[in-house]
Amino acid sequence: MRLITGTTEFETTEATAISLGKFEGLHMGHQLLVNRILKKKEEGLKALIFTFDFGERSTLLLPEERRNLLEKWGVDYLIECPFVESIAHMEAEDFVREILVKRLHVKYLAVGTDFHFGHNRKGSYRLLEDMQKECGFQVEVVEKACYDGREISSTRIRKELEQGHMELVNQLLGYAYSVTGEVLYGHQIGRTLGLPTINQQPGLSKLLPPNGVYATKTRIASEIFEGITNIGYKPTIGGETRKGVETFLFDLDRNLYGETLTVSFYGFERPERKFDSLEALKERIEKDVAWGRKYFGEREN
Ligand SMILES: Cc1cc2nc3c(=O)[nH]c(=O)nc-3n(C[C@H](O)[C@H](O)[C@H](O)COP(=O)(O)O)c2cc1C
Ligand SMILES: Nc1ncnc2c1ncn2[C@@H]1O[C@H](COP(=O)(O)OP(=O)(O)O)[C@@H](O)[C@H]1O
Repeated sequence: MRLITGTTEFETTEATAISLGKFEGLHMGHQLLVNRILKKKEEGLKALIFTFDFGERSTLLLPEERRNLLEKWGVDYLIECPFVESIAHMEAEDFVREILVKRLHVKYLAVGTDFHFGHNRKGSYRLLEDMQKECGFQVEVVEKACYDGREISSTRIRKELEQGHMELVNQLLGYAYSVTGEVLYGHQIGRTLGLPTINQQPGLSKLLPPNGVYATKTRIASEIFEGITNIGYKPTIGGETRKGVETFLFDLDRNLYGETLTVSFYGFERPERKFDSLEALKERIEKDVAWGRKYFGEREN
């Protein structure tokens, strides 16, 4: 995938199938759009995602994660266009002619029903429909994807994430909510409790579910390991100023320091608490382990 970021000077040499939008979370609804443009690769078009970079400070996906997913799905170009005045103030029609047609050679556009663009957000799918013949592209308007009778949106997903409803979050996303980070050194108390734990700190703008214990799967190279993860500040030990993600893998004994691993969240068990002693904490974590094994055992996934 070709990534074009941090510049408004972009163009393609090939004809393209484009989808535009914020794509916050790349959820099931977004995936309908992405799939439309990927389908057009069969007709020789390059699949291009055009998104504005607003420098968001709390996101479901970090820029790096979004890039990785789009690349994995087969997108050819990702444009992360800085939201600067020269672009933000373009009239919608000019944006279509100057950018989509002249610079990106658009032949096919997939947009959602609520997509708006251009100065004062005046452009909508209707304008694109009106211009398609003259400009030589085809527009497809894609209805919002629904789950349980309600539209899927990043706002809905954020609300569910805030409540730790990971099963639902994962259904709405169409993939498991994950955190990626290097394995850091902790206090090295874990191993003395017989529970070595991977310590990670995701990027500061990554949204996390509530502090507490979750059933998780961790990818190490091409293998997946089940485990349980605590999100929080380890109040029993104290002294942590930054929220951490800490995982015990059920069936592994391996030095993982320095590796970059991805932990995916499934079920929520309990909130993080302060225990009176390390012994009490250890007893509780042993129960957490039993809960985690049962969680995956019952689901066979
Ligand atoms: C499944 C799990 C649950 C945890 N729950 C809590 C908790 O409720 N309260 C707390 O203070 N620490 C909790 N911890 C963090 C422990 O304090 C920490 O793993 C242990 O002290 C080892 O820390 P270290 O990796 O820095 O050596 C939990 C850790 C795990 C893996
Ligand atoms: N089953 C396991 N789950 C998690 N980490 C493991 C496991 N087996 C070995 N390790 C290793 O042990 C380290 C954690 O040991 P721990 O005593 O908790 O130290 P730290 O406080 O530095 O995290 C991990 O970073 C990893 O390299």
